[in-house]
Amino acid sequence: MDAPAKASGGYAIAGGASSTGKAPSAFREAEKKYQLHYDQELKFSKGKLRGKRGRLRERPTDLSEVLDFRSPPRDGDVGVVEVAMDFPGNRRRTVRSLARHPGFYHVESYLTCEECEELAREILETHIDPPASSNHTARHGDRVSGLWAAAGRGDAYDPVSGRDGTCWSPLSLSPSGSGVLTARTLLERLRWVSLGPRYDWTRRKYLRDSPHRELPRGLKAMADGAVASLCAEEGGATSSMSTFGADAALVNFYGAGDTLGGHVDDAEADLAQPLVSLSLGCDAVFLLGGRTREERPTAMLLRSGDLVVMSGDARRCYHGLPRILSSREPMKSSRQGAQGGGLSVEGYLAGHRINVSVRMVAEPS
Ligand SMILES: O=C(O)CCC(=O)C(=O)O
Ligand SMILES: [Fe+2]
Repeated sequence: MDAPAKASGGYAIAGGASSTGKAPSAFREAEKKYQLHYDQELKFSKGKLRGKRGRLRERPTDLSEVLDFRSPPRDGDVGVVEVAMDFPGNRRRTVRSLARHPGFYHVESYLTCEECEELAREILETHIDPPASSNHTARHGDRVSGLWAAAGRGDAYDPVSGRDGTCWSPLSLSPSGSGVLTARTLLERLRWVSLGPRYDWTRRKYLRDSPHRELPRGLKAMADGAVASLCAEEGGATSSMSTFGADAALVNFYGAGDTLGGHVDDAEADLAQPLVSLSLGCDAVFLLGGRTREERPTAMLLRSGDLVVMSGDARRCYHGLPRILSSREPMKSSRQGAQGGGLSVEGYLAGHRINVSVRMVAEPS
């Protein structure tokens, strides 16, 4: 998998229109269709184009072909099958599978709004910190601890004399000027956190012997429980999911304009084991394709609390996230991020999406 791409950062979205002159793949075409684009307004005066550049305007996106499981299924070749199922904790939920994508399941509102906020709070207040690894610990080391609290206090990044062994100092103690890196900015730039064995993005493998934060028990219970229920529905012991035991998760953080390029998760030891993916915060357009980028993907809407399971054939298929549907403009939100002001989990979720994708990294015993 490629690291998620930050709208304002230096990552490139994977699978881009090739420099080899080949036509872009069907997956790439779909990514381009749903990505956030800006058009520069041109300024004319007396019929002449003036040099001064106008405002950037968000280009409208046609979402009419995005599958929304809450509306009656659109016609097409996707083949939505709907069943009501019981999950642990007295959860009776609607599960959709798609004839076009065997092994894919969508569980609508698996978590309630309150549960989403509670989980997001745990993630932001605790799970993102060392010994978990993140894009920040990879770059700045394990002193990047207590990021959420530091962002709430309005602290500045101070790797030399930060308080209590961390890299945070009150902003008032930092040299003034525009070059100060704040905890708010780092929170805005948080992209991924690895729970359970660390995922090495460069070598594309899990580092079993490095220090890490164990997969939190609540996340393990949620993923194991959801998979056990789907497995029973599929026929119990004969299902490919019957030996699943979650032991790791990648948590991705998206602001408006951020994307995750098309990829197949293939670093896990046993690809017969499913991926369990939970969405928190902003709605998003998710693309599920086939075994190659040439197959046209299905675009679907994922909302906060929705759970997706990719098992069987779908486990080996391309997928990605070209669009977060946030009402906040990315440029505005990163500027707000650098300025201070109120910080709440509810507010964070209103402008961001968190995805927790729980998996089994070990070989089944
Ligand atoms: O954000 C998502 O919904 C997808 C995440 C994903 O594909 C991954 O973490 O491997
Ligand atoms: Fe993935």
